[in-house]
Amino acid sequence: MNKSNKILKDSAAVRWLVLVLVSSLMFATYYFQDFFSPLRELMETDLGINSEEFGRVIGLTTIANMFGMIIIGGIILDKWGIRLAGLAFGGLATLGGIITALASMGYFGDDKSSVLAGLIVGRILFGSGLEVVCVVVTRTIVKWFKGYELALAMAINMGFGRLGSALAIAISLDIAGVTVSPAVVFAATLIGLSLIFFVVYLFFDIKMDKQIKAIKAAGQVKGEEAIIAGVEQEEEADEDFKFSDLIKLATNKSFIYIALLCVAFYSAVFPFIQYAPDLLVNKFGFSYVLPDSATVVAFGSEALGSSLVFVVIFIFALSVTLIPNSLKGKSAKRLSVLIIVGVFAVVVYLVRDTLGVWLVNGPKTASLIPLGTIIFTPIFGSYVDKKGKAASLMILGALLLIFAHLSLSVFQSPFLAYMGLLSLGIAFSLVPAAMWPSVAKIVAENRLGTAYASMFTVQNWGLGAFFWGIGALLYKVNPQVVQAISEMRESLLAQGLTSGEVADKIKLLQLEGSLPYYDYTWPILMLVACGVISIFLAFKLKQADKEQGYGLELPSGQKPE
Ligand SMILES: NCCCC[C@H](NC(=O)[C@@H](N)CCCCN)C(=O)O
Repeated sequence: MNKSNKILKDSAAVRWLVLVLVSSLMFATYYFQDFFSPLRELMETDLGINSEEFGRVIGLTTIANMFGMIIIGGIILDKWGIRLAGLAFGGLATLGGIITALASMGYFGDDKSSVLAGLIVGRILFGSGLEVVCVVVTRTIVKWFKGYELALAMAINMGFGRLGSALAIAISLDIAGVTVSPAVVFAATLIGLSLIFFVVYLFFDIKMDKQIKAIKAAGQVKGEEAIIAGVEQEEEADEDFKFSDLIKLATNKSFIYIALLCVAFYSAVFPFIQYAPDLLVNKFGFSYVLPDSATVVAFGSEALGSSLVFVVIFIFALSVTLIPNSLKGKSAKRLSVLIIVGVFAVVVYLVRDTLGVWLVNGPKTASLIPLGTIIFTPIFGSYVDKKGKAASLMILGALLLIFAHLSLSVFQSPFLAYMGLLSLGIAFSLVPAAMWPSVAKIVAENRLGTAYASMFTVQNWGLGAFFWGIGALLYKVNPQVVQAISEMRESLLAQGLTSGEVADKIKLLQLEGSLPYYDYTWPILMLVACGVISIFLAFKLKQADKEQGYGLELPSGQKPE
């Protein structure tokens, strides 16, 4: 390549800097999506928002996307381009964040209905920006990484989102303290900061576009340079949203199965994550506070032991997958696994007290689900690239999902709860790693934009229903708990206690056994149905692939004969 024809994306340092700048939007929006998760109980004790209302706040976040916002956003992105669309939808998400924060601070009124209405309006605006931001970021990564490390960049970008979710679940309650609003203000500030990072990115984007224009104007664009400089135009032509494409997709059996699988699978994962900390606290006796020796003692040594076994199994799974097969010979690999597990087991033993306290904390333990996927998704992704078996891995993922939700609903054992969380984490890595590249095999490249937009739209139908549905069912099957907590809250407030003190007192009363806990059996058992539907759809997908010959079971780049 002629040196004078080099453009910004040819510099690895600039490319990766761009990835960090735009992925910050992904980090912040995923954070904002999930930060309410550990605050479920605090919202009830601090703001009087019960589980059904909590479900409404979370569920309505997706409402605009359920009614075509992603498709509208895609069309706007095609017309306005990355810069304006990013600013518009990133700005919308930020505005939603600000309104949610102001509502939590009582800016629109202190009474429950004003707070609830403000939270809902804020979340609706945030949700309207969220998914389109995800599409804008993906398009930006394609613009900068096509011809370079595209798959890796996408996996790292997804990792930023997962890190946002994990941190949101792990630290929001610590930020909140005894009232909800500090956690909301912090989460909204993160989106604002990420929008500033996006504005910084715009300088690189403008500069590269100018370089491409100059190269073209100079008439120097030939051969390899033509491909590089023409990337943006090529992608814009490729990825334009067309309704005619939608009709073609809707008549493709394999696409229908994978789109429905996307709905069933994600409905059992993202909504579950919103309730996971509260489930662990209410059903398995985990704590909300950290460190609280009283809670740890109440939790019992059996659970502490199980949690440590959970960590060792996690490390074992990690080392088996991470140790490269290039270590020739099974015994060499086995020995390395043994050494790693042995060393970690000793470390785990030495830090058992701290670790034990962390692993009996609901939010911290639940945050391990998205955290684990940061490591596992790229590993499974590279397995799918090299060995194929995508449809079979989706069947396996759905099976693990069923095991996870059964062990978290019908059984009461903390050990099974840890195993359930582990298998949910593996399923949450396995299915996305196999699903998204499979879409690219089923759908022609020039219809991929339309395919993702329509899949995200139907996915949001499921998410909206289950975000709200879990909370609503929890409310329905626990009338006596709702009443007892609400009466206690009213009476403590009447005694002059602050909302923070009320929250603390209610927690204490639950620990002492004077106030009941929520029963999560039915709301989580309902998710087992999603797992069963997922397995059925994954089988149908495998069958359809045999008929239609997309090669989902083959390694990347290999076509069926
Ligand atoms: N290239 C497509 C990657 C999709 C990743 C996938 N994201 C979604 O499905 C979004 N529609 C949902 C965003 C909700 C954020 N909590 C993922 O697995 O995250």
